[in-house]
Amino acid sequence: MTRPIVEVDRVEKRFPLKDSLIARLLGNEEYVRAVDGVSLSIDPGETLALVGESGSGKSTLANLVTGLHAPTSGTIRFDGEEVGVATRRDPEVLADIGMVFQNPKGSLDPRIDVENVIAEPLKARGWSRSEWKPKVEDLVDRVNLSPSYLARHPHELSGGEAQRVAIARAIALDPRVIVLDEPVSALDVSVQAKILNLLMELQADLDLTYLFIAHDLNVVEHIADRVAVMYLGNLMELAPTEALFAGSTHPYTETLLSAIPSVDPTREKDRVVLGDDVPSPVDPPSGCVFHTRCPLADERCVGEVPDPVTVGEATSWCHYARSFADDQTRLVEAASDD
Ligand SMILES: Nc1ncnc2c1ncn2[C@@H]1O[C@H](COP(=O)(O)OP(=O)(O)OP(=O)(O)O)[C@@H](O)[C@H]1O
Repeated sequence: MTRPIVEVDRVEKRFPLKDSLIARLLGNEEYVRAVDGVSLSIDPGETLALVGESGSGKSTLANLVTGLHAPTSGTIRFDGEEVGVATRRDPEVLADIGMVFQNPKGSLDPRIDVENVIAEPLKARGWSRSEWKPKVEDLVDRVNLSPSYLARHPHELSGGEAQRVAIARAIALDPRVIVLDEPVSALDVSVQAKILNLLMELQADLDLTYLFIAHDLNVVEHIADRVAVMYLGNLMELAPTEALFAGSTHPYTETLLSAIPSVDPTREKDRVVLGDDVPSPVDPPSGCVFHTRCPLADERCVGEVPDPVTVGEATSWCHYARSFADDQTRLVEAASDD
């Protein structure tokens, strides 16, 4: 069995709401529970997608994996080694994980040309000009940009071109894992497909592992091997992409799937619309955190935190995952009764 390259074990991340000394002394300091006890692992060469609404904790979880945040509790292991405070600053560990962000232009320094943007991480590691120059030329070629782009500045690039540059920079130090935080959300649909294809090509050529964050499921269908669905800092469902699209095991996943516009009439789903009343992560609901919006919730969901349930290849944090997987029509009926 292959050992996972990333292991997230019962990780919590809480941010203090206000830095009030009095609240702290009185012991009633309030916290945002951004990530609330998540466990998952990523295998080498795999693409794991993290999806969920805004504020569900996706970026915080990604920042925990890259070491930008330290967990409040729980552990993160990279290639079997716990990513602790010391290793988090270790240049070797940092070089193993690359990052690509949503807004490509915003993530590139506007004052420097593409050649120097891509060379930045290499220079920071002490590469001389004669060492980094050929490497940068190879990187621009790898992301399918011609050498003429090297002299351009970020404002002279389209969104897709800027994202190619950001990807070239992210792979400069030959990382093993890349965290892609909404890498195509800011791009036109036709450009999105090209960037996704490029990412898949690079993954195959360079043996990369991806943690791919997206707020909707549409984008991840073709790139992800597995999908982790998050809601209010908790995992709702974790399943192979194909299995998830063939039939989800959690009412929350189903609402996300039903929101995808489909060009395939056999995939047409009745849209399940939830109210906007997402509870506060400062005081999340008891039991299943999704119960306040779930059209199928009952007393058990209010009172008991669901244990993970295995349904086929999926793991689901829903008391009724098995019966839900068998019959999702009840959700549509219950939602339209509301
Ligand atoms: N540094 C911080 N300090 C305080 N609260 C934070 C901090 N970072 C994130 N949060 C809160 O943690 C929760 C999870 O945020 P996070 O950005 O991880 O969600 P997300 O799913 O990535 O959302 P989005 O899709 O909008 O980026 C939110 O309630 C957010 O306001």
